Amino acid sequence: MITTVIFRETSRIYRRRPPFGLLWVRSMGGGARTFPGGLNKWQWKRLHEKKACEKEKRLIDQEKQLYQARLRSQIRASVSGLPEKPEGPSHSPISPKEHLKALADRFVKHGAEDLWNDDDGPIHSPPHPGSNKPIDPRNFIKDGNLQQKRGYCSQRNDGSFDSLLNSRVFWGDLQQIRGFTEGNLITFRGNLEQKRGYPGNVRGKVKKFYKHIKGSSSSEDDEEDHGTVSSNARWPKFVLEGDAPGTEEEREKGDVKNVKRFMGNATLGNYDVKVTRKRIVQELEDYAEQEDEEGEKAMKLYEIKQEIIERKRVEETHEVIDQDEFVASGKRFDDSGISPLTVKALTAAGYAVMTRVQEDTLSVFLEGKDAFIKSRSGTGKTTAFLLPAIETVLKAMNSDKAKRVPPIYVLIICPTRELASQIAAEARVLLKYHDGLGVQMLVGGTRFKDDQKRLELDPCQILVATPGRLLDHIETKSGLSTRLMGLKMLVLDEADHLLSLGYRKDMEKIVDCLPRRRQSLLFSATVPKEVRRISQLVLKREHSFINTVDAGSPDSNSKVKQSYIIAPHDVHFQVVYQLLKDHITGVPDYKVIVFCATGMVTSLMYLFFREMQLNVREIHSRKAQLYRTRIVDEFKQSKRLILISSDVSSRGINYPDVTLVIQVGIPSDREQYVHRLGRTGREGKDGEGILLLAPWEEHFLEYIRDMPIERSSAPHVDQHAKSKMEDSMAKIDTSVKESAYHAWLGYYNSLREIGRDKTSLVHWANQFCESIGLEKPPALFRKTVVKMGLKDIPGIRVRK
Ligand SMILES: Nc1ncnc2c1ncn2[C@@H]1O[C@H](COP(=O)(O)OP(=O)(O)OP(=O)(O)O)[C@@H](O)[C@H]1O
Repeated sequence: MITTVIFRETSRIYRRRPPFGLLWVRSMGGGARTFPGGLNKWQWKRLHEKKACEKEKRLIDQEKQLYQARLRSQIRASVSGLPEKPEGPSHSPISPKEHLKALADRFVKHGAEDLWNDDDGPIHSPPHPGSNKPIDPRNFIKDGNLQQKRGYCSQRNDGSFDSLLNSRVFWGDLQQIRGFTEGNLITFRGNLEQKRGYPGNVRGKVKKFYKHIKGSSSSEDDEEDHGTVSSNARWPKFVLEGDAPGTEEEREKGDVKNVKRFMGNATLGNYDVKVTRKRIVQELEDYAEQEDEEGEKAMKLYEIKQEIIERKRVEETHEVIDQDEFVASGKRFDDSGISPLTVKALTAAGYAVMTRVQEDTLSVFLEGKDAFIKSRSGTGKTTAFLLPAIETVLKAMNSDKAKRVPPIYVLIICPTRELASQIAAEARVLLKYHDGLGVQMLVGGTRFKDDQKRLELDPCQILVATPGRLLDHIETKSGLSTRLMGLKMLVLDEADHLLSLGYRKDMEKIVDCLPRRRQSLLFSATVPKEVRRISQLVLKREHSFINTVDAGSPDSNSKVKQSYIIAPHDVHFQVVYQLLKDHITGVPDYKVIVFCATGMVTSLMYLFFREMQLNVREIHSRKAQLYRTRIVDEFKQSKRLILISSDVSSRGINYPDVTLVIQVGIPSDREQYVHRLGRTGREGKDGEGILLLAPWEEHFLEYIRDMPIERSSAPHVDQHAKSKMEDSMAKIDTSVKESAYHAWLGYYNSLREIGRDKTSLVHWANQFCESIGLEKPPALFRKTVVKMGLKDIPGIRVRK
């Protein structure tokens, strides 16, 4: 046992070069299992933290119930005339919850105006002529000519029910008394006028309405619809009370039971569901009829009661409506147990409720487990991993304060520079109110020395990096490796891509240099099987796999309309041009991304559309980093713009409100298709995706057959546009076209299905040449020809 411990410690210290005579033993991770259930120290700690959280929530619920019970007893006390229980002053420090309670008490005692928040809308309707008291609905029934009494008809002053229904004051009062929302009122009114068969104009409808609730429906009466309604007609009580018809006397006595519902839930929320009214409300209303101070007090209590019911109803409705993936359960950030400073930053950024992936990630984080999390594009994965990242830093800083050089507690790795800078920017937003916490970025395209300086001058706790540059820093022993020894959390964004062949070696080296006692979270919108298998490279064996995409549903967003077009290769540029033209005409605030196979093809297409006078920008890896950053920022902020892009924009980049994504040619794999498509339809919005293929690329559809994608026909291109396009293409420099040809050939050669059949590949490449106006295919270097396996293929010209 002791030997194992020594070896484990030694292996950590001398992981790279063990001293002579010492056996190199690979640490297996996990601490001594000294806690019940085989849990290690951290798991045990997290388990208790989770329990504490649940307990706190329970207590808050209990407190809420207590408060409501107290409010009810106060109402009862006021109604029965008994004095309220005297309360002695308290001198102990007040907790936030007690403070809230005290505010609520003030609300009860001193009235609504004292505490009402303007954002909640007006608590009182505008004053009625001749009265500054809150409206009492019963006066409507008792006095008969209620409109005049309440001044509802002041606008038209004719005292008719037409005026009543058209009176904004009346609807305002109805809203105030019943707690109806604006939407409910509109539907309520709509029901009155349409669903119940009332004519569009208001004349006579009240009479018919009254008949309806009385149960009388004689055709004779119906014919009276168009007569003028006398001002003595009575407004039925149950319209205001949301329940019981029956006779007037029965209602007065309050013993109407089996009530016929005259409107649906959609109209009245839950107000028409209750059949028997609670006695307390009835008593309160009766009490409120008194036109004295007591009556007014009772009316206020009644309003509070309605307010509580309304808020409860809003909460319930919220749960039912928000069932989609973007906002799943409606759980609020301030209920989630994260740092209040982070909540403050989230609120400032306009986030109130969590998305599904955010909620799920927080729960695995609290369990202390490693996890692979799959969630569709645009569902808020970035915030999902930044929240636990910040919590991790806060905890770690509390536990080890005395470090001279602050360790990096959280390392976030992502595949592209643009994505890294987007993550760092979002982290800065969430860290806005956390003094002393910082985030830094390590990406290619900047000077290595500058990175080092930045890291020294502005030590951070969260580091966002791309694999290549991170490895450079680790290998040059720039001091970063030492800082990484304190790492508590590793996050891989676009994990499937980072674990794919292109990055695998780098990732293995990086992970080897990180401490094994850490929490690792992997995120992606797509998780192919082979990637899940090799994810153990990063994750502990007992990790969770969280999939927020429901089983059987496609990885793409259901709100994105997908279609594909099969068109001959030589007309692809023309088809894209026509698609863009059509889209621009139909969508005034268009924002389009056109994805091309390679950087050089992207560049060629950009030049072509620029010649065609479209408002275009280009982005690909051949551009300088500064230029790329500028274009990303511009496209994020603009509308009415087209971005011609290589795959540097295909993953993770959040361009808001993209209306259309066009993919020209076959994507490298199914995942690439899904990620490119994911640039539109983000944050639960709609979008459109078009895939343009040549006939020989059609086999790709097999990989996405589970997606809701439909065939569409190529748009018609008129002769005038065609000749204009030929002219534009002719203006582009031949060297650009030749480079595009080389890049095109390289890309398609790398695709398994196409690269196998070299003869066809060369044939299609020559077609591509024709379509971009090259008279003959440019010659290739012998080395390239051999490397691509194109030797002895007819149509290949080799450079001498
Ligand atoms: N809780 C939230 N409430 C409102 N908006 C949110 C919330 N969380 C994230 N967003 C917004 O949703 C958008 C998409 O978020 P994000 O870029 O993190 O998506 P993603 O899942 O990482 O997408 P991709 O798979 O493409 O990387 C962003 O504009 C972000 O500001």
